[in-house]
Amino acid sequence: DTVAKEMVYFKDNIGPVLKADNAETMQKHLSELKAAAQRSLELVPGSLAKKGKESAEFKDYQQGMQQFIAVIDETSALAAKGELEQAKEKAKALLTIRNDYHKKYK
Ligand code: HEM
Repeated sequence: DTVAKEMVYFKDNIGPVLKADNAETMQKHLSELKAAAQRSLELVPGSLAKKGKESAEFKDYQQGMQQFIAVIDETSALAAKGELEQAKEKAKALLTIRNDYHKKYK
């Protein structure tokens, strides 16, 4: 398995999260996104293959992924309360995290 393969799940699920018109649909896509992020946590991106798992860069990549998972959980908690608009607002932070870490390691 590779980070690039997992990213397909990120790509397929972020849109449906951001435009969900009910909490159940949002939760379904959030949980697929979270599962992919959890698998990605232990995978080394191509750009860090030579640096390896003990490198500061890989630990920083993992920190980004943890931050991403934390925002998924916060989004999910809002959706569970039926606060769909706030949940969508929160989910926009996922794009900011993506942009930051793509700049560094993609
Ligand atoms: C909604 C969020 C995200 C989307 C839609 C997304 C999408 C993508 C896509 C389409 C690729 C190209 C895959 C390919 O080469 O075939 C990619 C690569 C990559 N993404 Fe993401 N991404 C997201 C979040 C993140 C986050 C949070 C991180 C890190 C903390 C990350 C790290 C990377 C890395 C390292 C690559 C290069 C993989 C490699 O070539 O080994 N992405 N992403």
